[in-house]
Amino acid sequence: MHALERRSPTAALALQDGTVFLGQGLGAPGIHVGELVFNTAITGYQEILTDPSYAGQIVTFTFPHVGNVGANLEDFEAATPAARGMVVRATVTEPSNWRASQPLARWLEAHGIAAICGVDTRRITRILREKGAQNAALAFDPQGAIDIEALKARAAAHPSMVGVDLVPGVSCTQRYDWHEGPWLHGEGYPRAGDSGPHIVALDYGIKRNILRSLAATGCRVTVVPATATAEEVLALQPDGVFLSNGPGDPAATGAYAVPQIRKLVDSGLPLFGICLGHQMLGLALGATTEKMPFGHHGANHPVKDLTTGKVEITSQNHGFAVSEADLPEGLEVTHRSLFDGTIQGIRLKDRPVFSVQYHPEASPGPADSHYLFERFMNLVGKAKA
Ligand SMILES: NC(=O)CC[C@H](N)C(=O)O
Repeated sequence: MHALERRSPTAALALQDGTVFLGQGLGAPGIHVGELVFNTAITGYQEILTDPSYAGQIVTFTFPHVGNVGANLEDFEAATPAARGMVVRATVTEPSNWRASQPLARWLEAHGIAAICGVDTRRITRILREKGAQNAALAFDPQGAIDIEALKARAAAHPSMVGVDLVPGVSCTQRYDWHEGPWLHGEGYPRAGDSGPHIVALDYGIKRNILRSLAATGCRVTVVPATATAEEVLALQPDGVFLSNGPGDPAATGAYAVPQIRKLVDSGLPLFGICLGHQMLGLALGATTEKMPFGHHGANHPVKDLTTGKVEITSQNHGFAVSEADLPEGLEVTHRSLFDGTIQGIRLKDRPVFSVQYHPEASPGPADSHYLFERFMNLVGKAKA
């Protein structure tokens, strides 16, 4: 068979603006609707698909060859993948990697995710960049029976991400302790987090590599549900509190979490937030958040630490941001994106409280920003002394 021979499509992707892409489907048959985003990372698709912050979203990878290393039993950022779909350029091949436990197609199917391949991902990315966030409906039918008009209608009718709280679907429901450090070649995930200061992490959809990075700095980590009150957190006698990443609109989640975060700030304990945790900390301090045109999703975004003048290459995944308008007195902007100047980090001038919009735990991404976990532990150490 000639490599360029056209096969009849088994999948379609309809955008809210009416654009339709036809390709080959894999994974779970059916119709999957969500907000379409593009991610520029070259590696780490399994970590991306299992990052709970992608709940309610379909991810287009701008890197053309995705899926070639299959799926493995280790690269999970949460037990269940949260993303609804995946869009890739090249046909997904059989896996070629010593860690692979199954082909990506079977892994996607087992987790109820659909993918479409063989589509022009550069064109999709240009549409998202020019028109901003788009909802999309992805249909996969192995027989190719897809009603395109109905699919377009599904995409057009899907509600915007603004005002949507997706945290209850991904947060843990019970408290647990974390005892795993970052992955080591030949060892996997070593045991960690048995001693040291006690950190309580609020789980709004926490990535495992954040917990591993915290444990690796030499602290004990207890994870509590997103609905935990400040009183419940303080009863665990933490030396520091961590606010996690997570999906959806921070202003919607803020309805229950922000007042609790405000009380935790007032307790005087060291506080560190990442991504959604950063946005909600901003809200708790009196700032506002807003939807970005198409957000930041990738593993190569330059950010400047204004406190040291250093530039770090960061991992990013967000569609909302702390707004420039109405920044309260006492809040200092510590980091900015060198792509668009948006706020990437804040701190309180008079308290051990800070947060970043990006992902120092990477997974996937560069390790430039790991120093932030040390910065947090230094604050915890000082507060204890
Ligand atoms: N990674 C995250 O925590 C994302 C935060 C938020 N859901 C956003 O899209 O901006």
